Amino acid sequence: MQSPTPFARIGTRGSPLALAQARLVRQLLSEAHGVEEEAVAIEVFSTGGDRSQSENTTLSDIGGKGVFTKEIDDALLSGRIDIGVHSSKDVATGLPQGMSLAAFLEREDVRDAFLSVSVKGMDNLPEGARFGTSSIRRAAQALRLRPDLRIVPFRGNVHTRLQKLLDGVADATLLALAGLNRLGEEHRATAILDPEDFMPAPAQGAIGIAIRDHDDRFAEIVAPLDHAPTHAAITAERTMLAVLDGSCRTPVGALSEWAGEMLTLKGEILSLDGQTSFRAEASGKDATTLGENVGRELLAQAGPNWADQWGR
Ligand SMILES: NCc1[nH]cc(CCC(=O)O)c1CC(=O)O
Repeated sequence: MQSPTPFARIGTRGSPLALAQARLVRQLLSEAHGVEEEAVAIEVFSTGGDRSQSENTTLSDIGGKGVFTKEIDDALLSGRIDIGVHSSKDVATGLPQGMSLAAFLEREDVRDAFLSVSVKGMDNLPEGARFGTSSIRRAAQALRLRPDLRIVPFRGNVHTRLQKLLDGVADATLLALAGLNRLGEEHRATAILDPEDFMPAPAQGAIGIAIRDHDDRFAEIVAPLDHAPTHAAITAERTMLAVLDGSCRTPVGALSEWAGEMLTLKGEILSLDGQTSFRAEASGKDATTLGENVGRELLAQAGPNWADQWGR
């Protein structure tokens, strides 16, 4: 039987985490608009980032920008779907022409979790332990504290990485606590890291909703899902990243939080080996201005050629 025209068509990647996030958006849309969940279609797309899971490729090798979103962006722009649902930290700062991030769900826990089958935390890792991560930010932050660690590539979706850990591919790894929470796997974490040492990736823990520019109908449909404090914090962090021209070959951390009426933003850039890092912090009421200020301050501290010197 031909199903009736859906109320909305969501596009997502097919990983268990991406599907959990898309289902959450479907549930919230259904509640906000009094429509059946079945009336919200979920279309699954395989992205370049899903296809290239080979161990020795880093995300920067496969092109970085939009590698987890391109196929969904294309489907949105061509009208095949109405809404793209993403982990905001996977969304490049330079969005394709004609679409924008219209809403952000309330942010999950922003912190990184430490996972190991042999030890409790970073400090307990033996000399020269194998630290599994393909994130240059996590590698740099780990090496800052423990220059003796050996970084081993660690890609794949959350369950793949959990299995690799059980298989002994590495002695420890880091994962976003947000993803573990959404998958009901938070009990796998042996420690939760202090964001001062492990400043999260810009926009970590926030689900972002993309729609076509000038699509008034879907702008209205997604509006009730937007969490204004999260929206402002993510805007500050992504603006900072854009000022840094945040290539994913440069380790960057950011964390924006509300302190009463004021938005604060901390930012950090690191060398690949974690031995050099710069930090800036400011607060303000306008998220974009705040992001620009902290980004510029970091650039000023690091000097004009920082990205080249640091192996970009
Ligand atoms: N690039 C993978 C990715 N993208 C978003 C998350 C976690 C969920 C989130 O930050 O919202 C993860 C996995 C991880 O870093 O552990």
